[in-house]
Amino acid sequence: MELPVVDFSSWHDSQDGAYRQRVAQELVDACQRVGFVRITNHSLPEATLNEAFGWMERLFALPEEEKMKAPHPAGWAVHRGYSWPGLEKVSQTLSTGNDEEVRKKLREVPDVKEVYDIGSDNNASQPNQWLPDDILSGFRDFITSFYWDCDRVGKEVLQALAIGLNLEDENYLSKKHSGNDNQLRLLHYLPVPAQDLEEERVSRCAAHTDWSSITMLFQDDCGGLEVEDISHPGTFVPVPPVKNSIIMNVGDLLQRWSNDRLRSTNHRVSLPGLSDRIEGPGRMTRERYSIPYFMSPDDDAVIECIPSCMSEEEPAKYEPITRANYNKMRASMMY
Ligand SMILES: O=C(O)CCC(=O)C(=O)O
Ligand SMILES: [Fe+2]
Repeated sequence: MELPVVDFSSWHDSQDGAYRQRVAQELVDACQRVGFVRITNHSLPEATLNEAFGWMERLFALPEEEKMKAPHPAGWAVHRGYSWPGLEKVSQTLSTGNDEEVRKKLREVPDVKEVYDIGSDNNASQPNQWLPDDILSGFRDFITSFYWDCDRVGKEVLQALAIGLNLEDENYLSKKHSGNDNQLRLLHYLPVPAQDLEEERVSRCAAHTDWSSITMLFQDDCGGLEVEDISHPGTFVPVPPVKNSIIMNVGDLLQRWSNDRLRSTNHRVSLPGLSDRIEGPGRMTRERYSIPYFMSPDDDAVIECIPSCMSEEEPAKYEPITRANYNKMRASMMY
């Protein structure tokens, strides 16, 4: 499986309808075949991305007690703030009724990463957990503007998807996203003995699909992301990092929205891609930083089959559902 590449250069300022249609078609083809695509020449400046990685390195380098001044609230309802290593466990498990036992079992193989989650300050149900500003002065301002930069790029991608899906309104998807329900994650995977990962005593991020409409991922040069080849289930293919490109993937909600035409593909993070990323006699993996940005429709947005994705032969498979109810169904096993 080759990861498809879509070149977005001049997407946002081109007046050439045929050109836009071609890019949009390539994007939709990739989302149907693979569910993952590398977007190059997008409109997020290199300097902005470098700055984002710089801030996250400074954030995670803070002493534990400082980071704990913005802790992730207990429980699963609020998804903001700092999560220390082992707190979060990504999984595909849905609630069974015996949640405590399932939770304990899932944590026998801890995820060795720390996370800082950020959303929109306009989202009252998901209050941001900011550090006191004197701890990392400037962080909040930069990250807030980065959040909205990412939202802008994400909406360009949603527009391209709408055009590629032959929707009359190119804002059909993006207008259900005010931007206030997106989520920005700063992820720091700690160094760990490669052998512990190989023998599955610990994990970095276990195989999962994302929930939202689309995810855009920025990664450092360490590697480790692997994507399932949907034509060979069970086979995971490394997606090596390419500086400044965005890895975009379809989430479960967009798969449902598109009547399963666009695919939400399993992915995971394990060993770094190259052996030079494993160091010393203890074979420690290098640390890794990544930034996923999840685009999510608004709470009350009703997700019902995209008109161009159904026909008489292919009727809508799913009932309409609000985004809030969809998330409720998915969230209860995370914390
Ligand atoms: O760190 C990565 O490269 C991927 C993380 C991821 O898949 C997620 O947070 O959903
Ligand atoms: Fe993911």
